[in-house]
Amino acid sequence: MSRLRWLTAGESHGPALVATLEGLPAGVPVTTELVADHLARRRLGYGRGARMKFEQDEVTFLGGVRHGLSLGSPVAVMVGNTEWPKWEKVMSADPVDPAELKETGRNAPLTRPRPGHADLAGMQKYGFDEARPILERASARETAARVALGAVARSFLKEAAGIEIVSHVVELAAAKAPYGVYPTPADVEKLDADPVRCLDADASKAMVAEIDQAHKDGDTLGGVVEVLAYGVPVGLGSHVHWDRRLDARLAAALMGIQAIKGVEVGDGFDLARVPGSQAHDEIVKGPDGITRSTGRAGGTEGGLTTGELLRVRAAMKPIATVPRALATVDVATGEAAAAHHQRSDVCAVPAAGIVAEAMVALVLADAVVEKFGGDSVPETRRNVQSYLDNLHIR
Ligand SMILES: Cc1cc2nc3c(=O)[nH]c(=O)nc-3n(C[C@H](O)[C@H](O)[C@H](O)COP(=O)(O)O)c2cc1C
Ligand SMILES: C=C(O[C@@H]1CC(C(=O)O)=C[C@@H](OP(=O)(O)O)[C@H]1O)C(=O)O
Repeated sequence: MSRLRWLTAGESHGPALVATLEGLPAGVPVTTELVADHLARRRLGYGRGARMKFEQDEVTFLGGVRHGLSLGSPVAVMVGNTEWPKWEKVMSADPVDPAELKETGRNAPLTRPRPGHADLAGMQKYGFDEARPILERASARETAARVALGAVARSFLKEAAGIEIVSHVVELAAAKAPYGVYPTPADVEKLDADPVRCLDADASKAMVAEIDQAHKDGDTLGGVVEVLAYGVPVGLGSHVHWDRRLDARLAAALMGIQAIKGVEVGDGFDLARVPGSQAHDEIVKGPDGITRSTGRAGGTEGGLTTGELLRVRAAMKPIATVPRALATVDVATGEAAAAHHQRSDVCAVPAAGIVAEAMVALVLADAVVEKFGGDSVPETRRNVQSYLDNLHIR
């Protein structure tokens, strides 16, 4: 079963997020700069709120890495919130004098829960009278910790198995990129330079226009991201049990991202609308051995990777903090009210794509360690190579 374990902790306006990754082989190239680069990619994207501009992610490794290489011990990384001094009282771990709290101007209890966020159900479940203790952890600020670990996981994947991960935005509200165009690792620089991380220039313009309009309307938007993994060997995951199926593991990991409400593997829901003769990837003899004529399945069959391009999509709902505030009930008075609102993202679909890359990287790294083992990168690499060299059907 799974061999990599990982956890995150920390609140949106707390001092820092922390993340640990256990089970990573030794010898994975990891630096503060590598993690910071991926965190910077997550902050980008047209439609993000002001917080992304004035806050920085401060990366510190606390364990598991020495002189640029993983040690085989648990990796612990901290992502500091540079805004912490402003929130020190509001988010203090220790009790705070109410007078001092009042001075911050951030002491008003948030009693008007936002539809679409975790506010109301969280308050009901955890016994709080206001939303702050819930929204702090529900916030997608936490995804910075996942992206930090994802940066480590993808370095392992590349070194040990030659796997590379790319994502792009394929839909944003009504704007759509042409179907079936798959960016490769060579396109990443271009994608990262695009305001919405879309490869198609016309679609990108239409997406930006959608965001501008939503901004003017006091509204928010969602969209769809696609993640592609190149170089994935045949045989990760397994058909033998539901929780070993790689498609299930990918779906859970993607659905676990804040605001993701739908996941597709390959052509996903479209496959339900066509007959079998048009739904599957026929097996053909190519110049380099057995291959497929199409990539509809997205690189998995029976919960196992097929060795073809791995392709998954995730649908993000519009941001819950709608400036034109939605109807709610003030839980302090029981009266109808407008949901609380503070500056927030209009659209975070490009950022969600970077988070989705991280989640796919963590699932694949787990599956690689599970299948190939190895306590060091050279050992895992040898195991991968030997397995591929000895495949009896090719
Ligand atoms: C990168 C990213 C940024 C987000 N930014 C915001 C935001 O600024 N405001 C907001 O209300 N929700 C934002 N969300 C979504 C909420 O975190 C999410 O809707 C909330 O935690 C409730 O969870 P659920 O939508 O999965 O049910 C963001 C999500 C992601 C992935
Ligand atoms: C801080 C990040 O995203 C935040 C995610 C988020 C939410 O509700 O999910 C709400 C916003 O924060 P605030 O509540 O301070 O307005 C976003 O800025 C981040 O991605 O680093």
